[in-house]
Amino acid sequence: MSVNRFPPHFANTDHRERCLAQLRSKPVALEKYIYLNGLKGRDSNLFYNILLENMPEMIPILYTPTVGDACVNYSHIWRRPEGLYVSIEDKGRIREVLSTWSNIHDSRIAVVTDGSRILGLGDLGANGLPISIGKLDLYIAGAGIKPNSTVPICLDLGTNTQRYLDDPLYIGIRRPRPSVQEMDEFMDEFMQAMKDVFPNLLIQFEDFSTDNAFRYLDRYRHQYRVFNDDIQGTGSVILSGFINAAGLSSAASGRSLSDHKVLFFGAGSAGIGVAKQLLSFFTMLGMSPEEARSRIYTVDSKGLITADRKGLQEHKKFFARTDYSGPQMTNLVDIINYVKPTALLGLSTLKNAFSEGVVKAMCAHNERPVIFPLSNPVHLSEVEYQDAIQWSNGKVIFASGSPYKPVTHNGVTYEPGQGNNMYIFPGIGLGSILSKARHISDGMVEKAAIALSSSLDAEEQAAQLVYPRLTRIRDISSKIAFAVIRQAQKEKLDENAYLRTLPDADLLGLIQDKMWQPQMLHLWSVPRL
Ligand SMILES: O=C([O-])CC(=O)C(=O)O
Ligand SMILES: [Mg+2]
Repeated sequence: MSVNRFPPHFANTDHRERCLAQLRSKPVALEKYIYLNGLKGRDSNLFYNILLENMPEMIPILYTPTVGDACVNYSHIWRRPEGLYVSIEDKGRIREVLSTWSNIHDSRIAVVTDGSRILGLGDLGANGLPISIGKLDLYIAGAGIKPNSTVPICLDLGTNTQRYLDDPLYIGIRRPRPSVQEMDEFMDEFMQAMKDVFPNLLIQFEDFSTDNAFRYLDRYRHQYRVFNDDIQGTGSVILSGFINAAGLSSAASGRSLSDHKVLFFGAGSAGIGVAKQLLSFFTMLGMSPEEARSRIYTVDSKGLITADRKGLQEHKKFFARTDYSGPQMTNLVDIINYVKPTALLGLSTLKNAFSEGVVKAMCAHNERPVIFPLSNPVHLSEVEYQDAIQWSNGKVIFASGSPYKPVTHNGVTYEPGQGNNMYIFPGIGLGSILSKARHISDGMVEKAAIALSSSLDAEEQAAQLVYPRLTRIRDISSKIAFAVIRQAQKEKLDENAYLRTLPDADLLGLIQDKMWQPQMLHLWSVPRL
């Protein structure tokens, strides 16, 4: 008799409920992550089925914030190989290493990190793989990409984090990160090898340190099918939320949309990427590029970024102010009182940087201030939702990078937005894959943002949300993919000529039909042994 015989009446129970009960019994978020990861290994159909049915509960475990804990501790919770590692020692034979992947023929999308800036958690080295896995789970759940067409990749290039180098269980190579030249040589070989081995693949760069994020996006975006989630994905999702937030704020104040001014607190890859994307909010209103740029102010750890500052990093120069030349302004409340922004966006990873004084200063200048603390994971958020609601007396228009729960204040319940690139990258990826776009253009990213901002249904608009509800992510992703495909066609970047022949309704139908659905075989027809 087989020891694998199912209990005879097992099929009369709903195994999904059993899994959820086990999940909910774990008191610690990281244990929930480990449980779900094990479930995925045992039965991926079941795992994705449960994920699709319970997104608001499961996404914060598989993705930010808990995926951050998983990364920090990955060397200690590691159980089985679940992605592709390419090491700096593989230089010269990267093609061979990539060729070991089992599903080369089916592969359509890779998320590639070098672990050097995971969320706001810094250099986690080879522990960064779970971020690639988490992003790909969202592709699968949110855009119906087939699980076996996803390739999570972590580049193991060393780490400058001493506690990992000293950790006997650390799974990465024990060396400091390479010089710029060594890394460039590695990346050039890696990108070419990716194209040779996976000719149909879209690459999403994830959580590279700021300078490298910009450098490699510029270096490869016109040569390969690649985009950077932290620069373009975050930029696009915030543009989208800002379009809706600015509308709500202007409706309350009676001020015109063209009166908006945005203050960015944090000027890393995400901060500057978002700021550049927000330019199109203003140019869409008919402003010149120069006028649009004048609506944006940036602040880093040294204060308001001005053009006369010595040794300013290259990526900070674009928004450096030329119209302020007084003493260096460092205090955020002083900066707010000087700029009088309508919106304050945080991408600083400085917990609680938006103090009561900051929120109140924003309220002094605005009927309904837009405040987006976007740093991830949640423990690095610039302000907690509860505090923002209380200090603004419910007036704030809020979106954070990681999830918050609704808050009740003076008998009214307020719902936060989650301005996370998870709303956008699945749709950009799906649209790019289906259209076989050669490159991901700025136009495609912008159209994705507009599609997201206009995807709110009547109930979501009535609730004054800035983003749609996550439970509708597949519907939203299909609309984003549609907009991305049409823009790729307009720019003649698409290689799938068939899609050009389809009327809009048929194209939308095709996108929805292509979405993968988990099968439920194990649940409904348990083998009687
Ligand atoms: O992963 C997330 O939640 C958003 C993101 O890309 C980051 O913070 O780097
Ligand atoms: Mg990221």
